[in-house]
Amino acid sequence: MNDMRILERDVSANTAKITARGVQVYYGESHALKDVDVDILSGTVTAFIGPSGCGKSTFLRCLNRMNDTIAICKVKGEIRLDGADIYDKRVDPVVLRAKVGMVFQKPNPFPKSIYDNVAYGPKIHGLTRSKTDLDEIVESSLRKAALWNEVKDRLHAPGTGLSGGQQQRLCIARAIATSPEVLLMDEPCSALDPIATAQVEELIDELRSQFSVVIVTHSMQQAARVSQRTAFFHMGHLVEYGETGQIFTNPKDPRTESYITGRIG
Ligand SMILES: Nc1ncnc2c1ncn2[C@@H]1O[C@H](COP(=O)(O)OP(=O)(O)OP(=O)(O)O)[C@@H](O)[C@H]1O
Repeated sequence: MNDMRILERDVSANTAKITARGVQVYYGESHALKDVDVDILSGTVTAFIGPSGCGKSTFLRCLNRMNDTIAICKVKGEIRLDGADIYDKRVDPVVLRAKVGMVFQKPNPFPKSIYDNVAYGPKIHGLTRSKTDLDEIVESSLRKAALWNEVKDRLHAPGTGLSGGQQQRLCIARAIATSPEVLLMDEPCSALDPIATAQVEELIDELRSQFSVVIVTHSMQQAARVSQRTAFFHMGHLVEYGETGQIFTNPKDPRTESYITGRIG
């Protein structure tokens, strides 16, 4: 792990943005997540790591109710955003997902122009009163996603015509256009080359000043580079959660140690 630049920034003063207690997830009869308790801090990048099938993406999807879209999936327990139960019957999942945005593994821009990809969310959520407002949101979201300079002269070209790395930054711009409070990223760099990966990682670090970011990653180097907190999942259990430097240099649980030293995975 010598090549990893472990960020030792103090995030201990940050407050809990999301609290999860006793979260269980079932796909039909299969018990995929077992009794997960975690506090996701504000202003912090939290990495979810662990071997394939351990439940990282399942738990990530619990945080903005994306699992609601899977018919056989049942979520039990409690997840609160700023103290409010996100599974309360009165919560509209579409509104929740504007507050807790998501970026997926494969860049998935809509078959629309670059401008319309970013404008879509603010339009459907009625966040703008005029075309000028919308133009401003599109520009500022593309700037925050570090894409503005590359696309400002072709905003009406199709989003699908961009390179993979640009498409992923477009998806990040689209997710942040609704001013979310939390950004969930499910292996956002897995389809990107090293240069695009570095750009997205740099962006993640900048974004955490405005959002809590939660990232699922298979790359321990990436977790160490971008996150301040790391959660290690194994066979549906959240085995260990703590400050990233501690998890990678001084894990408490032998399963975490085996994973980070490459003995399980
Ligand atoms: N839509 C689904 N229907 C049924 N079972 C599912 C579904 N999605 C995930 N699972 C199961 O839930 C468990 C956890 O899967 P999940 O995708 O959350 O793991 P993961 O840690 O994100 O894996 P990976 O790193 O391979 O993406 C696995 O056993 C998986 O087969």
